[in-house]
Amino acid sequence: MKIKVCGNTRIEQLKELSNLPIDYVGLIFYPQSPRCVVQKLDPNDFKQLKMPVTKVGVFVNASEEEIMKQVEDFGLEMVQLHGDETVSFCNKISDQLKVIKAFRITDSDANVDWLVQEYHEVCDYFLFDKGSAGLYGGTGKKFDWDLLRNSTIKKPFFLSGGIGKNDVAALKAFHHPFFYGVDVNSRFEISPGIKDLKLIKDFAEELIN
Ligand SMILES: O=C(O)c1ccccc1N[C@@H]1O[C@H](COP(=O)(O)O)[C@@H](O)[C@H]1O
Repeated sequence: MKIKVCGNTRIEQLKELSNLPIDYVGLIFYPQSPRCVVQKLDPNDFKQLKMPVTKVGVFVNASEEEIMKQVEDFGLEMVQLHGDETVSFCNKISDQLKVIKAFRITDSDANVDWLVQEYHEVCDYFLFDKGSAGLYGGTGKKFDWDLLRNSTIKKPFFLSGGIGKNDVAALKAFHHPFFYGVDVNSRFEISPGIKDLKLIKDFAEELIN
């Protein structure tokens, strides 16, 4: 199972994350997020950081120009589109680099297949997060994973939304042919953007062993 650690803002912490058994690190470029990395992290420091993990930028309804500028400045290898991006917008971005399309699931989303069906051809991964009024992500809350169990999704996907240290057993018990990884964020923080590295290490080791 792949592990993505999102919402990083400190170069020292990113260096330390390189030594943990994780696969992706995420930086958030959404100005309204308390984890927004702009002006907190020097783009060059991050770009020059050699890491054995994939560097992901998280955007919410940003323009193509804005995304590609940050991709260049920060040396991002992949983007996570976490807003209301259309199929054609995802297609345009995925012509240039790998895309994770995030879907925010609410209790009324009984048919997840319907929600994602048009996006299968225009991204590389799906990510499922909890939908919450007025917030695009980082809610610290879970959605009902049962909504995915019988879905016919055919794209590798990340589970996300409120995943914390006590969820290892539930994650190991969750099965779907395209379940690819987990994305963790606010449940592993000391404060927004400042990660608890010991908590992440213990979680990652328990999850992969
Ligand atoms: O973390 C944020 O502030 C954020 C803001 C806007 C879009 C996405 C954001 N984070 C993403 O939210 C999910 C779940 O986070 P949590 O575990 O519930 O805190 C995760 O995919 C982050 O990439």
